[in-house]
Amino acid sequence: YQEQLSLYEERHLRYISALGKGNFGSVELCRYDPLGDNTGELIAVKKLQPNKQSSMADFQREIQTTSSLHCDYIVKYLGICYSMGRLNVSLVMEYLPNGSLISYLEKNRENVSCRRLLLFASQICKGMEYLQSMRYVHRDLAARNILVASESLVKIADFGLTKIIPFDKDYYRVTKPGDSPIFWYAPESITESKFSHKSDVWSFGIVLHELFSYCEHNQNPKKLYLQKVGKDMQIASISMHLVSVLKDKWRLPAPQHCPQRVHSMMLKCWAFCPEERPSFTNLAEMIDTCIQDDRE
Ligand SMILES: CC(C)(Nc1nc(-c2c[nH]c3ncc(Cl)cc23)ncc1F)C(=O)NCC(F)(F)F
Repeated sequence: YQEQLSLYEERHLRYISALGKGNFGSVELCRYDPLGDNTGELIAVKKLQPNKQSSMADFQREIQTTSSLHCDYIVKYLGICYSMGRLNVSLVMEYLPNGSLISYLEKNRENVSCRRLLLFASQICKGMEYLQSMRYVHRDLAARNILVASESLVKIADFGLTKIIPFDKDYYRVTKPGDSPIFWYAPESITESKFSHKSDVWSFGIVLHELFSYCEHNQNPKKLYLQKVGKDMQIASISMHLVSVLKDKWRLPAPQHCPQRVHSMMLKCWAFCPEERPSFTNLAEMIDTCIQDDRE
């Protein structure tokens, strides 16, 4: 059904600051202030940044995707804002003041317990379970694309690379792999540009590693992989070398102080063969069991 697109009038938008650059655009913090008295709500406004990779069609698809998602663990779509007549359109989303998971964990490391990390992992898992139920593959699941709503709630965001699995297949093949975050990619995504719910599960395993490393920059996946495969190569051979070490069963080491049962969950997500990886439903159960055990 066509989502009721709530319209934000550009003349009531007050620019406050730049939040960052996403896959296809830049996102700004604005206040929507129709009364003009600074009592309006803070919102995140994503504008299309036309470049070689992105196009209006991609952005329209991102708007369509984001507006179709209704889940507590996914950043809320609020509406759209036309500017320049109706030439330009912006995507309006809720603004989460605690920012991305990376900055939050770096800042609040000492008072985020293992149980809290497991709660965040469980919420991301449930958000991905919902996404799967809508036949979407995220394709860019990473801590940088998780937002912190509160000290006990995180949400998945940035659906710029999200694709719908065709009805007659269980994977999506990408034609033009842009600047791919290969260190979050499953092997089949690197070698065959194939993306599925199971490749999202691989990326979820990387997110688990980021969570239990508290997104520490010198423990980040890219750094750890580059140490293993060496840095003195052009990108093409790095990805082939990465796939070969993965084929030889090498995996990211457990982060410091990471419970064994969490590392074993990561290893399950990193099964070379997609079919052997757990589903997000299985993972949510495993994580909730870990949370229960932690209570005993
Ligand atoms: C490109 C952008 C802007 N980057 C950032 N957003 C926010 C940020 C902070 N609060 C936010 N509330 C809503 C939104 Cl869409 C973004 C933010 N904070 C820091 C960022 F680098 C973003 O979209 N990142 C993906 C996300 F973090 F959202 F998953």
